[in-house]
Amino acid sequence: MTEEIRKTLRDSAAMRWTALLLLALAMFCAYIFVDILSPIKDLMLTQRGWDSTAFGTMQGSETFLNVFVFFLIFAGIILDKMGVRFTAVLSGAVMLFGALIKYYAVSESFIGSGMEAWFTAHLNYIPGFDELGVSPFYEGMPASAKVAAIGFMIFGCGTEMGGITVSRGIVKWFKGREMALAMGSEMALARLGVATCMIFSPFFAKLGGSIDVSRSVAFGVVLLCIALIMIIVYFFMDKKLDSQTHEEEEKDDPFKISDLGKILSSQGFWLVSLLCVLYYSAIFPFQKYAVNMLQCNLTFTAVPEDSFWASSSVTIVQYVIMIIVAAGAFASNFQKDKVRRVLFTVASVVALVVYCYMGYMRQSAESIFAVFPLLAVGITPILGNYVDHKGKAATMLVLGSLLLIFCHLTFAFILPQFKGSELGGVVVAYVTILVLGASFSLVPAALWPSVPKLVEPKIIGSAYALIFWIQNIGLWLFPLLIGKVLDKTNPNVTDPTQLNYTWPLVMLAMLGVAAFFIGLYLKVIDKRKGIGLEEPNIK
Ligand SMILES: NCCCC[C@H](N)C(=O)NCC(=O)O
Repeated sequence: MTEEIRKTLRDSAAMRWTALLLLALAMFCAYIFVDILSPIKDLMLTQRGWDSTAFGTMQGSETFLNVFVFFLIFAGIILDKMGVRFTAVLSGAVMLFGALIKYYAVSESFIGSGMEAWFTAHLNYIPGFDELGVSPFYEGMPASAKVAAIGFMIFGCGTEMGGITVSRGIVKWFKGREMALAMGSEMALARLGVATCMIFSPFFAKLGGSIDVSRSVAFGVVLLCIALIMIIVYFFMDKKLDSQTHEEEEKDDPFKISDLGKILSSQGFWLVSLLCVLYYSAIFPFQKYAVNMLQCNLTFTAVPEDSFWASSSVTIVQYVIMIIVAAGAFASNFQKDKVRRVLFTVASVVALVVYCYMGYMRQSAESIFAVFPLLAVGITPILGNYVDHKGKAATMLVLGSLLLIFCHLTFAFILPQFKGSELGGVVVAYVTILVLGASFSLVPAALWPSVPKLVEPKIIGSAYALIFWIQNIGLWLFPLLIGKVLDKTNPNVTDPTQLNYTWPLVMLAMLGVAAFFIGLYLKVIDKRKGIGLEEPNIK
């Protein structure tokens, strides 16, 4: 009887996993919006006149306020002062607000409006930022790209604040329980969000045979409304939990400026942060161009509009098969029985083959690239489990960086050799994307759980905020640089599907090389200082 009275919401597995599902689904929607324009870069040029520089500047703007106005640091302070549920609702509302502005910028009603005229004439020079060479706008940038960038900056504040808040929320509900698994599952769902975006953004832009890029953004906005509703439901669950535990919100890890000194004096912290910014700069910014890169390097035969493969229902079926791939791979992680585990894996692999075949038949770059996060959904929890029980995190970081170099160099030099060979090109693309997906499982699974080994437990929240901030510098800079390098190296190309991506890809491979050497150095430092990165988390 006494036992029953003491039970709180988080003691019930169903309740704590429901809380996780609400937060994870909200992040799933956020990750969809992050890349909502990425698979339709070509349409942004033909429909809104955004060249690669405008596209890249807009894409990089997501992290601008986080980096240059230090919003991420403020977000950490807000989270510490106001707690998980308030900050979660705030981040959901901020994301939605920013998304609405972005929607208006790319909508038909913006064209010819007074606002378009105003933004065409203004915001070409930002005092201070221009002098430092970090302005989010430039002379000649299309007005729609400027306003979309403003919306995306606001959205970016919400999404990064959401990222920190969700991690803290997971700790609150899962501390002492299945915490690593919960974090891995949340990340897996976020990866599925990226795949969803790759398939549905072009689907909505081209729905019904007419092209309207704002439909893709509207799809993202609707999802963010749903995300906000889920966060509000979470708010009430979280409040109920606090009333049961008679606890105030957990504020055991408040951010203090003095903590920064302790964190910044840790050599291990710097190495991990550098590796993080280098590695993620070669992944997230690449995601924003990958579909266009495939359009430019693969030879597609136009599928007739009235053919079976061009129909909307095939897109939906392909998406359902994608969910089967992801669910099968994810579920296989939890099967204790070996036979069942093998069955789930085989089902997932078969579904993946069917998915890939459909992508090839549809001659669709976006559905080819959508396999990228699928492997991560399946293997991130396995790798997380491996780090928990066997260790080898630093080795995994080195290996992940090596795979990254291999993939970007393959995209740069080997894939273009297959131009003209339809099947050959698609096979090389699928294999390289899947290997890149494996790299994208290795590094996050090893990197994030290594942070607690570098700093004292009480400053871990601040350490994560700082790593995110350093990471955001790269996420701001590299979409912009890729766009600029593309424009510079393709001066007379007007067809958005005929760009040469060699130099941007070499640049990303170089980031991998730098990450690789830092990973090797980290291994040396780990051994010398006994940080324990190669040790299992659970002994
Ligand atoms: N704003 C979209 C990117 C989120 C980046 C975030 N700071 C992060 O690193 N998340 C971890 C991950 O592996 O997705």
